[in-house]
Amino acid sequence: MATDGAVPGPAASKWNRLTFDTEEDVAVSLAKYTAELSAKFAAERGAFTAVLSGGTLIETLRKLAEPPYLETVDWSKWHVFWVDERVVPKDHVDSNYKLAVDGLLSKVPIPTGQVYAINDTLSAEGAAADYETVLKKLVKDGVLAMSTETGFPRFDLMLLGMGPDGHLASLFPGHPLLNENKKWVTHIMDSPKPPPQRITFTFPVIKSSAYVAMVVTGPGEAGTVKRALSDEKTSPLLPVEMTILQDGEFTWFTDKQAVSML
Ligand SMILES: O=C1O[C@H](COP(=O)(O)O)[C@@H](O)[C@H](O)[C@H]1O
Repeated sequence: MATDGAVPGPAASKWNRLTFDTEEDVAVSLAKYTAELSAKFAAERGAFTAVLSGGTLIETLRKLAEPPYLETVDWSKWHVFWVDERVVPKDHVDSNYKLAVDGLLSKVPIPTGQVYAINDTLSAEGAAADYETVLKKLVKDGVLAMSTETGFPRFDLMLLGMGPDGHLASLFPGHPLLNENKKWVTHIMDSPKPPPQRITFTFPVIKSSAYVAMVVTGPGEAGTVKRALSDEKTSPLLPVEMTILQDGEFTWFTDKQAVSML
C-alpha cells in the first residue's frame, strides 16, 4: 500500500513521497512509473533519456525486464546515461555500467549505440570532459533536451539512489563539487566512498531534470531519510536536501524500513 503525498517542511511544494510496505512493492511501482514516463516522452519527443545511478537502485529496477514491460515498453526510444560512474574498466566489479548491464540492460532490447558508457581509457578529468562532449552532441542532434530555464540539459528521468551518508550521484556532503555551477559533468579524485576516482553529473544538471525518482529501500539509510525529510535543517545540508528541481517532479520511492525512523 502506498502513502501518497507532499512532504512536510521546506521542500513541501517540491517533493512527492511514495511509501510502500516492502522493497518488492517499490520495484513494482517503480517499473510502472518508469514505463509510463517512457511512453509519454517517446510520444512527445520521439526519445526517452533515462539516467541511472549505481548501487541498490539497479536491483529495484528488475521488474522492467519482466512482462509486461519487457514487451510493452518501446526500448528503441531509450537513451541511457549514468549520473555517476567510477573510473574503472567497464568489466570491473566497481563499474556502475557493468552493474546496470548485468542487472537490467542485457535483458532489454535497447540499441547498444544508445547506451552511453564513459570512455574508460581516459583519466577521470578526461572522461568527465569526454562525457560532457557526448551530451552536447546529443543536444545538437535533438536527442537530449535543454532546459530553457537553466541552460543545462534536461533529462527526462533520473533514477537515483542515496548512500547512508546522504550522497547522491558522486556528490558527497560538504564536498566542494557541490558548488560546481558551470560544468555539466565533473570529476572527483577523493571520493569518500571507494573507488576514489569518479565522474558525476553536476547539481545544475540534476536539478534541471523533468523527473527524478529517489529510490531508497531497507534500513541502512533510515537515519539519513529522517534527516532529509525533517523540518529541522542542520548545516551542511545533505546533497539530497539541496535537490530542489527547477521545473520538474521529484518523487521519493521508499519502503517502510527506509522511513522507519520518521
Ligand atoms: O557509490 C555510489 O553509491 C550511491 C548509493 O548506493 P547504494 O548502494 O547505497 O544504493 C549510488 O547512487 C551511486 O550511483 C554510486 O556510485
